Formats: sequence, C-alpha cells, structure tokens
Amino acid sequence: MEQIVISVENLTKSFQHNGAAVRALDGVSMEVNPGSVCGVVGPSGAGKSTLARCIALLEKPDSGAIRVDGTDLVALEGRALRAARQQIGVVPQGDSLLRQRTAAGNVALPLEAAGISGPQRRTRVAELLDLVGLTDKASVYPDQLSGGQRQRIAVARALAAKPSVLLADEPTSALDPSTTDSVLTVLDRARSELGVTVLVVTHDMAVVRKVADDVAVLDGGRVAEHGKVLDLVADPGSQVSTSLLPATDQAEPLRPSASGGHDVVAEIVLVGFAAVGALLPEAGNRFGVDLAILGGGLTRLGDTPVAKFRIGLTGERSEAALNWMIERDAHVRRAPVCVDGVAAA
Ligand SMILES: Nc1ncnc2c1ncn2[C@@H]1O[C@H](COP(=O)(O)OP(=O)(O)OP(=O)(O)O)[C@@H](O)[C@H]1O
Repeated sequence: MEQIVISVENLTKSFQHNGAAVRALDGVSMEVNPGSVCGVVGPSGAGKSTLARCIALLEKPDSGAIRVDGTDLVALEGRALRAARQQIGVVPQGDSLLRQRTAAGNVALPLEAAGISGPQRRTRVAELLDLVGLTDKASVYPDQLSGGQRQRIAVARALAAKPSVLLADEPTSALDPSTTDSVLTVLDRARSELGVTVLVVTHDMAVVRKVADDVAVLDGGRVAEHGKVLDLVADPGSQVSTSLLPATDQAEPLRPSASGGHDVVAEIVLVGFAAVGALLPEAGNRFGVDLAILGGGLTRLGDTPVAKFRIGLTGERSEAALNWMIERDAHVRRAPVCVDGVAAA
C-alpha cells in the first residue's frame, strides 16, 4: 500500500452562527505520519470534528493546505477530488449503519458503489468481517448487534474500498470501557495488518493511552500540543503528561525541606521496560544513595510501561545518581533549591 504523510498547514475555518462568525479552526498545523495511529483530542467545541471533516475533504477550509505527499488536496475539484476522497475511509460520528441491511450488506455498500462484482465483493466482505472479528454476524441486522459490534462493522465498511487513511470521529463515545477496547483493537489491527494510517478524533484520553502513537491536542481551534505520545509524556508540563501519567501530588511544591530531609527531591519520568524496571534500584546501588519513592506510580501507554515518580535521594552522591539517570534517558525535573523554606525560582 502507498504510504502517505498528511501535512495540515495553517488551516482556518469559520462558521456563521446566529449572525456571528465562529472560528472552528484558527491556524491548525500538524502532521500525520504514515502507518501511525494519531489521536486528535480536546474539549467540546475545540474544532476536532471540523479538522477531521476538512482532512476527509468533506468540508472546505477557508484557508490553508492539506498536503498529501506534497499535493494540496484543498485545491482539488471534480474527479480529482472524488479520487482523493476514496483514499480516506470515514467512520462517522454516531450510529451510521443502515438498519435495513445486514452487517455484511453494510460492509458491501462502498464496494457496490464502486461497481465491484459479486464474487469479488463477497470475498472482500468476508475478509473485512474476519478483520473486525464478526464473521459470525454477517447475516445479522444492526438492531441485533451491540454498540461496539456496530462500530466495528462501521470500521469494516470504512476500510472496504482499501483506503490508505482511516478517519474515525468519536468511535467509542457512548461505549463502556470493555466495548471501547474491542473497537480500539480493530483500529489498531487496521494499522498493523493493513498498514492503514489511522486518525481518531476523541474526547477520551483513554483512547490515546491505549492506541495512539501521536497526538494533537486542540483547544479553541488551535493546536495546544502535538507530537509523539511518549515524547509529550516525558515533558512534565504538558497536558498530555498530566492527563496520562499518575499524579505525584502536584499541590506539594518540590522542596527538599518538605520531604523528610532528603538531599535531593525530583520528579522523574521513565519510559520503557528497561528504565521502569531497573534504573532506580541500579542508581541507588551504584552511588550508595538511599532512594525513596514519595509519590506517583506506574502506567502503560499502548504496550510501553511508563512510570512517573517523585523521588527523594539521600546521600552524598545524590546529584551524581540523578545525573547518571538523566544520561540514561530518564526525564527529570529537580526540586528548586530551598532557602529558609522558600523555593527559589
Ligand atoms: N456546521 C456548523 N455550523 C455552525 N457552527 C459549527 C458547525 N460545525 C462546527 N461548528 C462550530 O465550530 C466549533 C468547533 O466545532 P467542532 O464540532 O469541530 O468541535 P469538536 O471539538 O469536534 O466538538 P465536540 O467534541 O463537541 O464534537 C464549535 O463552536 C461549533 O459550534
């Protein structure tokens, strides 16, 4: 399959609402890497759906470009626009299956529209039902499927015409956590088994936690944060870090004097099996330092374990131990030096 990078450049879009212009997108720039799952998150009204609809070429931005391998799709018209749209499979927001068609019938719809013959169509529908784990529901009508099963059929339908990008708008809203997982597994499989690039719009950070490689946080029509999830969590000031990692009791300032007489107090983010499992005890042993965990905990982002701890180090070589961990890719925020109980800037 062709691998494409989607590059969104300075996108703006306004709507008229009660006679006033509402700016849904206000200079949005981001990249979606080929073969990745990218989450677009943000509060209600942030512009997530508008961005998704612009990328799916269902909505025309007022200005800006959406480049796929260098070609600006915003400028396309007619046949070229229709061809570009076919590269993007869309799972619309809400319940989108046709009630009077079976699960297989729904998946077959885009294939019928593309004029694909009966036997070929049947083979493709069977492959897609297998991909989403619903082969046994082929002849079942949407009303007899659970919410999660209906969403998985909607994903299969969006993949039918072999798009290179799959765009899902709130695919898990209104689903309980275990059903959410079954839908996310299917999105992940679309990426890993078909090589499809997945863009998922969601207000639910659990979606980002489970499947996203990259994330863009929108707020008020602007990009507040954008990058790899594992990079953003390592930045203690990022919204992504705050939402995805265990809290280390932010209310308490990082002050050595407030932490039981430790020589050094710091917040530390560790990414990956090796770091999470071994770095702290090894630093303690190697430098003869007593290392106490004062807060925080362990979590998992996709398959990667990530820990965020507040640690207190006691011993002459505490600073050396901390530096040694930093050299081994631990992300550390030190406590400011404390003078008479007042933390220096
Ligand atoms: N077709 C439209 N007509 C008028 N205003 C619109 C239209 N579509 C979006 N808007 C407005 O643009 C802003 C962004 O909306 P959008 O639906 O993109 O946000 P969102 O982040 O997807 O929100 P939600 O999570 O609630 O779906 C909102 O103020 C919304 O009311």
